[in-house]
Amino acid sequence: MADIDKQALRERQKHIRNFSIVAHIDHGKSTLADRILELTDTIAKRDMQAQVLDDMPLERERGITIKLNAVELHYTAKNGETYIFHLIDTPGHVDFSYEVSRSLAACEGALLLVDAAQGVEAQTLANVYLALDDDLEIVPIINKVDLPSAQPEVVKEEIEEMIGLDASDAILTSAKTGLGVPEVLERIVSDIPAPSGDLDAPLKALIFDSVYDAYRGVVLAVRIEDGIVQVGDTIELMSNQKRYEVTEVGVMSPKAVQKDYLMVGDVGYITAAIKTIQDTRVGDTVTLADNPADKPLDGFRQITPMVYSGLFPVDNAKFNDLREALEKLQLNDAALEFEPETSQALGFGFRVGFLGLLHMDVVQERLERDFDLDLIMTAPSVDYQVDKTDGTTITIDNPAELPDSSEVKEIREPYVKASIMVPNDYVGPVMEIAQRKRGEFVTMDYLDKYRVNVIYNLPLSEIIYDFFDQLKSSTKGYASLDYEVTGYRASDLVKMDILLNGDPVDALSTIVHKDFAYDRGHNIVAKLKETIPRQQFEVPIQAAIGTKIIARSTVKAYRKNVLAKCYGGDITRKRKLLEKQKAGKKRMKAVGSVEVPQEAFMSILKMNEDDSRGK
Ligand SMILES: Nc1nc2c(ncn2[C@@H]2O[C@H](COP(=O)(O)OP(=O)(O)OP(=O)(O)O)[C@@H](O)[C@H]2O)c(=O)[nH]1
Repeated sequence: MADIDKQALRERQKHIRNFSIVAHIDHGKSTLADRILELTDTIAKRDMQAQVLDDMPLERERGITIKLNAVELHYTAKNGETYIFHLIDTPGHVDFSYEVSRSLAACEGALLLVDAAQGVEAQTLANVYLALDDDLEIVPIINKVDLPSAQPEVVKEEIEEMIGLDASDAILTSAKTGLGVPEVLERIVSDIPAPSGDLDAPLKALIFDSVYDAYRGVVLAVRIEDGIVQVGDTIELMSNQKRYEVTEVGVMSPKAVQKDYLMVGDVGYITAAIKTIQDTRVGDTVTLADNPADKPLDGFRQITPMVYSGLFPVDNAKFNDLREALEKLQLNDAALEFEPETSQALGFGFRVGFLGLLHMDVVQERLERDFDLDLIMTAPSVDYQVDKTDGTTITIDNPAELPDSSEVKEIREPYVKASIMVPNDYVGPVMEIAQRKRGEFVTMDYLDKYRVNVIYNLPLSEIIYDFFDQLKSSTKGYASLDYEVTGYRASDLVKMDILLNGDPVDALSTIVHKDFAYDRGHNIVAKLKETIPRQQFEVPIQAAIGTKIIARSTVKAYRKNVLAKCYGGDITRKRKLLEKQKAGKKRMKAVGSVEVPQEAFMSILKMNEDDSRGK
């Protein structure tokens, strides 16, 4: 380190600003980021393809950012000095709230961007609360002031009332025309503090993201909290003590630019021939093997799957393709877990663990779109601990595996501590939903005049169904939800089987609370009746607990043969009809003698409020 001028580095540290943009979808985050990149000459106008920060096509479509990204920009301020900005992007959904919290932990400030016509919306609040928790300096910006429907003054009041933030000096911008953006840059310099870490302390770097690269291995996105790291150093990941030699360090600007070192306050990347992303957990601390930090950074949480679902190829011959596709996705997704599963009804497939329902949707969509697989996915489940009468305890994440009730002594399900933050007008509806979902009220804190944090203990299985949707719809979208598994509790749970044509279909089994079994049984049977098309014969649908049938319905047989109409007639029409039928069957799976469409396996998720209410 002798050749490094420490005084110059300390001077440099004072000129670093690390921030992210907190905004609701569509309020203009990517457009503003683009303007900032343009104004700082990070990217020439003519090179601007689409927006740079979201580089996955799926993200554009879903309107969320799944993988994190950080760019370094250089800005010469009006005071004549040049500053180093690191703009860190954050994903925007409850499944990824831990990743968001780690990205925000890498920043000293956040730009709060609110659409001048739409005002403050739910997801904005969730992330603003995370930012406030991390003590970030927040710079309010009201965007899209060029719109005729813009009401910046009203939005200012909203920011003050709903977030409790002084918005009198909010910057008015149009990311579209560029109006106000120069002021944003100046305010980043003046309002957001420089990073405060210690250059001379042992290395402490926060991993806030990681991606797999076929040539370089895992690329760690890091924020250096203390010290310095250079090529050739041996780093240690503090959660698992794994050691690696650093092969490259650098920053994204927006393409990767190699550097000699990363120092305190820097946000950049490290590569060290790390083979699996599973070793590099977000929130972990990187230190130096020969001069380690005495303790890791706060806030590390080992993230594990919470929701499990069976994934089966419609065409059984595609099993190996599905395995390869999952392996590829896993390279870049530390939270994805899977193992082979066999279902009597659906054949060979995989039991896959996800962070939550959105994560599940994203994985399913990638498999279908990027890997061209047709899949049947079973209803999501949590994992259960089962004490058997023979004294053993097993963990199951698949309802079909629950032993016969005569062998079961106790079933425990995961419980979460859920924090629901809402403007105080909505506390009533929130409590009503939580209560209905077997919630146990813990406490309620007024965060300030306008915001309440309501805390409930809730069974995770109730959350993964439609809790979030219900919460959103009954609070006009303003509620934010964060949850953490706190442990397992014994509950009065039973397995509900579904029989089609008299045969139980393992992939449709669910575990339900006894009080809800009857209603859910009726509901699922009704939903199945709607989704299963008529066949050549009558199909009875039954819901059963053990040998007891609790609900039943019947899909009637076809009245007419589709082809009957074209009897002796036009052969092209006949072929067209057959082709149409074939396409419709694409996502059907023959279960015994019954053709079952994909939606049927998700019927349990389609409960409406009243159906899931215990009577
Ligand atoms: N009129 C007007 N439109 C804007 C402005 N800023 C962004 N937009 C438009 O608003 C839409 C959403 O902008 P984005 O920048 O993609 O929003 P985002 O917040 O990044 O959205 P996601 O990437 O989907 O999260 C786009 O059609 C933009 O062109 C603005 O200042 N004025």
